[in-house]
Amino acid sequence: MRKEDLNLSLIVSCQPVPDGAMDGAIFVSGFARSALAAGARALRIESSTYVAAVRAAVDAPIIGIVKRDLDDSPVRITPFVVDVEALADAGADIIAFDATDRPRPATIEALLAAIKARGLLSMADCSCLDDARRALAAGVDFVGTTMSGYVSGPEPVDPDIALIAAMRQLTPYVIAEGRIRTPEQAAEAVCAGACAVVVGSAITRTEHVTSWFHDAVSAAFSQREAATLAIDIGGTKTLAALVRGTQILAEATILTSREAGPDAWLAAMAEQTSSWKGQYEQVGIAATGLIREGCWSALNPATLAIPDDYPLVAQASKLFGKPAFAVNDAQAAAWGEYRFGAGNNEDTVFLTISTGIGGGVVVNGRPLLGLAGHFGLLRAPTDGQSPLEDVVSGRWMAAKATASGHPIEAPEIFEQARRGETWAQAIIARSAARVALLCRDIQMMFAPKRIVMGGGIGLAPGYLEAVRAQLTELPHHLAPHLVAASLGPRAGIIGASDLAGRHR
Ligand SMILES: CC(=O)N[C@H](C=O)[C@@H](O)[C@H](O)[C@H](O)COP(=O)(O)O
Repeated sequence: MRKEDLNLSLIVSCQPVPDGAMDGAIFVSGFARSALAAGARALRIESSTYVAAVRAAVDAPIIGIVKRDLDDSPVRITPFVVDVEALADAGADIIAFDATDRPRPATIEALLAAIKARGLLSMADCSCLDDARRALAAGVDFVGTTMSGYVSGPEPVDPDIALIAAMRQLTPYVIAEGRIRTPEQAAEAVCAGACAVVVGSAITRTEHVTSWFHDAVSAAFSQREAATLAIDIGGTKTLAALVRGTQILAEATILTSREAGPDAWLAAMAEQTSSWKGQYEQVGIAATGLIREGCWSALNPATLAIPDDYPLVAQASKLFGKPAFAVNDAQAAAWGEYRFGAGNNEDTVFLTISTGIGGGVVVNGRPLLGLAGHFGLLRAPTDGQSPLEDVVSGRWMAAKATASGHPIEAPEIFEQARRGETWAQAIIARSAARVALLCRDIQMMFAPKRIVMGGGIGLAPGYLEAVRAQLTELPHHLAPHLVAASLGPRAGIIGASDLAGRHR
């Protein structure tokens, strides 16, 4: 074989991670055959055993090496003349050896003499231009950049393209090798003058390649899951939390000073959370009322008197110095339950039944925003005039109880019903019947996989069952699947935080 006749072009180094899962003749031969089938012209194989195994399977040129860890020399690649002999016996065409200027058991001249005596070609694995000069002077056929970056200091990340170009000034027989991980780098090596390019880890060290992807994916996840300042502005109190994923890292609650207005509410939050500054990358706001294109308006001024079209997102971004996203509180909770709670990442309609009624819809992996899901404002089936929440909610229950001579709040009504009070049971049953009708209509409109029920009334013992009981008559394919919310009062915070991360 004459070096002038060889067109090595792409050489694949098949050296599995020692003692790794792919360390075996069957894998090495498999990698070698796949590489040749896909266009590689030659192989670089470690150990006489693997050279023999691959020789039996392919005709392509093989560069053989033996790797050893010696106590008295840092030279690892083919340090002994007996290694040359074993590789030649196994069927190598080219024998590569460490050509660095370090203490070594056999001289470069001795190794070269043994290689030539067997009629084979030689490759000097160099760390620098001087190594190449000496090896060429001794009569080596090819010089490689193999050892660049591996004789001192930390291992570089990129291939040594400059060394390829410098070696090319000495000889046309330069083989680029070491840390060539992408097709672009391989092409760059050719442009720098290499007659052939060796690619190893990027093709045949599955463990290494997987760890590169793993590191990149992990870093992207940490970036994506950077903490969020989440704020849930309600009619009576505002909850703020530092959230990562579903994890609440810190939390603070302040009463919403109803008369103060949105500037003051935000300022109070900024003051309350000032010690968290620097710990979050974005702000997610869940708020009662209507939010459209970052602007906030009241739908029911009795809950919170928000001026029309208050620029909530713009103000929050300015105040907290981070990108902000805002969404209605029930829509935020719907998203939280969909992603991390009872919605199970399938089409979900969330209903919160408490002092009022709120809701949110998630279809095809997207939350419906703006006005969508404000089910409490649908017309009541009773008179077609009042909002539905006025004939269903905790407020309505308490008013009914008072009218029947029992001036108590909703939780107490549930307690009385449990004790067998028929008047209390009747109030709950009427509310539940109206919510059942709503669920039936929701099923017709969105056909969600689940309707997730939350809120103080929705989750009160027996209420969900009472709603379900009203739906048993429906044919199977029309019946909604009702489930209890699972994230509790923090669903809004968690949902707003996740949505803020997605809208950055
Ligand atoms: C320095 C040393 O011992 N290099 C060895 C030489 O055979 C191998 O470990 C490398 O995998 C080979 O050079 C190919 O390089 P890369 O796997 O970076 O494509």
